[in-house]
Amino acid sequence: MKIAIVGYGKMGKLIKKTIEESKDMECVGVASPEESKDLTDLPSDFDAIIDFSHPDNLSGILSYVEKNPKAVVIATTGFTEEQIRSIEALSQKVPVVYTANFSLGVTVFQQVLKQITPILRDTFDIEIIEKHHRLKLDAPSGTAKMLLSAIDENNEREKVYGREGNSKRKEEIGIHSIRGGTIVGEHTVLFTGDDEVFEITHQAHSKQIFANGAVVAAKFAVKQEPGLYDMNDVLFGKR
Ligand SMILES: NC(=O)C1=CN([C@@H]2O[C@H](COP(=O)(O)OP(=O)(O)OC[C@H]3O[C@@H](n4cnc5c(N)ncnc54)[C@H](OP(=O)(O)O)[C@@H]3O)[C@@H](O)[C@H]2O)C=CC1
Ligand SMILES: O=C(O)C1=N[C@H](C(=O)O)C[C@H](O)C1
Repeated sequence: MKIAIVGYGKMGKLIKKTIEESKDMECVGVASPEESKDLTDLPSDFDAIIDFSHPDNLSGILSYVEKNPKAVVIATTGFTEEQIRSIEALSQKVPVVYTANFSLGVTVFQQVLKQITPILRDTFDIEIIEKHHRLKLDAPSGTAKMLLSAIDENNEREKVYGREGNSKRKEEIGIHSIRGGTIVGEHTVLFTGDDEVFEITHQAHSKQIFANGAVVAAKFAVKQEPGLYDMNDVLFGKR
């Protein structure tokens, strides 16, 4: 299987290495702003695009795929609502796997939240805490937003980003972002009741888990009909 990579930062480089070390994959090239290369500069005989870059690169991916249909794996975070709608529109033409976190742990974390939140939400307060390395551009993390969607599927709760001088109200979910050093990625959902606390934490100890997941997602995507898929579809089958 042949892959074109978009973005040649920390993750783009790791994806390239992971593909080069695999027996059944090949990288046809990297579209990256630092080398002034876009997808049109690469050989066109590839099967899937893997994007770990920046939201500003989305328009280039969309216009390329419009003319050259390919499976697309989108890992980039920090998109606007409008950009997310354009990813949904793209998925009507080609298979798209889009997730803010390719790890098995976070994929299962979402399922657990969907099961336990209905039991706890009326009596426990809920807060999300995410920690990442100092170089991360977006906050809150894409994963924190994804966990929030699993907790508040119908978008009923008010969201408080950070907290300044107001007490916690029952109908709020607080989201807190911490940046420092080389933390790969840590996400905690804290359920606090009267006299008891229940929390779940996922820690990424290496970026390799994301690269491995994205490669598995690309192998899945090339076999699918057009549609929008996430990591639950990739690992556990389309619901
Ligand atoms: N879904 C998942 O599992 C994961 C997702 N991510 C996400 O992937 C993305 C990349 O992460 P990472 O590799 O660590 O980030 P890096 O900052 O190391 O790399 C980002 C890449 O995007 C390019 N870029 C930055 N700003 C712009 C811009 N304004 N326009 C076009 N291109 C730009 C950079 O080019 P230049 O060097 O020239 O700035 C670089 O090639 C992030 O959104 C991150 O949140 C990360 C890990 C896991
Ligand atoms: O930028 C990162 O590094 C990461 N970004 C993703 C996110 O925004 O959730 C996934 C992971 O936590 C690492």
